[in-house]
Amino acid sequence: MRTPTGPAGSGDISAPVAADARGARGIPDATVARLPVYLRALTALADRGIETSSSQELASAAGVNSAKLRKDLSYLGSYGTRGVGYDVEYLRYQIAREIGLTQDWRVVIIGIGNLGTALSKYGGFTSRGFRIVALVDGDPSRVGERHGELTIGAVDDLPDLIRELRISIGVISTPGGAAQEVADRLVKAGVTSILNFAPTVLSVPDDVEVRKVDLSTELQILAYHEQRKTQAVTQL
Ligand SMILES: NC(=O)c1ccc[n+]([C@@H]2O[C@H](COP(=O)([O-])OP(=O)(O)OC[C@H]3O[C@@H](n4cnc5c(N)ncnc54)[C@H](O)[C@@H]3O)[C@@H](O)[C@H]2O)c1
Repeated sequence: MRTPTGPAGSGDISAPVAADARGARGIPDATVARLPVYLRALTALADRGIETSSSQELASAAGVNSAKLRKDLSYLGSYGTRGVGYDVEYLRYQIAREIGLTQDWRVVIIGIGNLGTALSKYGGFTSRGFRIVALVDGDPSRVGERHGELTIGAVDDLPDLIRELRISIGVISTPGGAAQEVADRLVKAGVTSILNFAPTVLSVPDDVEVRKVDLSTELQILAYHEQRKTQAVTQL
């Protein structure tokens, strides 16, 4: 992503929020969770050649209301330009910088089975600032297997791989029973960010960030909403 020099024009659309609510650590978690959604919407606008966007247009592309969008973006110090809207490219840069995507994050995937293989083949991470630089599996018969440009390494190689390749994020896609041991190895090797797909609650030191991905929970939430829709129809 190019690094624009600054926003077009001046003239704030919305009032600034309190200074103490700004900055990386001052942004509410709910806002941080929406930033990737705004980034995706802005990327879609940029791909269509759109250079400026009103808050309504951007909010509708992101699926939120425009007051919430303006409030969220005000945490980044971005207020748009009255009568013009937001500079799409500059806002993309601001959001990417805020969520740390202007630098290349290097990722290792541990457990190259069905899921690990699918993740390793997905090409969409690179354009979002994540580069899968190493694959590791606990099965010795898998070590040395080629996956595109990468070769599966052994679990014992993890500390060297993490140091030499400057890896900062570990993705765990092993069976649940192996996940804690893998997390311990990652932490011992200095990794402080883990994305866990295994159905295991990991125990890690306080300075280690763990995000858990659980598709069944997402499906259960959909099922809940689906059930409510059905109930509403039958009550009519
Ligand atoms: N979160 C989700 O939504 C979601 C969705 C699908 C699967 N999963 C989970 O993802 C994990 C992987 O699923 P899968 O279908 O790819 O399984 P899989 O059996 O195909 O692959 C697991 C891989 O992990 C490797 N492994 C086992 N122990 C290891 C260890 N100690 N160190 C390193 N590698 C080790 C195995 O050799 C194998 O290659 C499972 O825990 C599954 O429950 C989660």
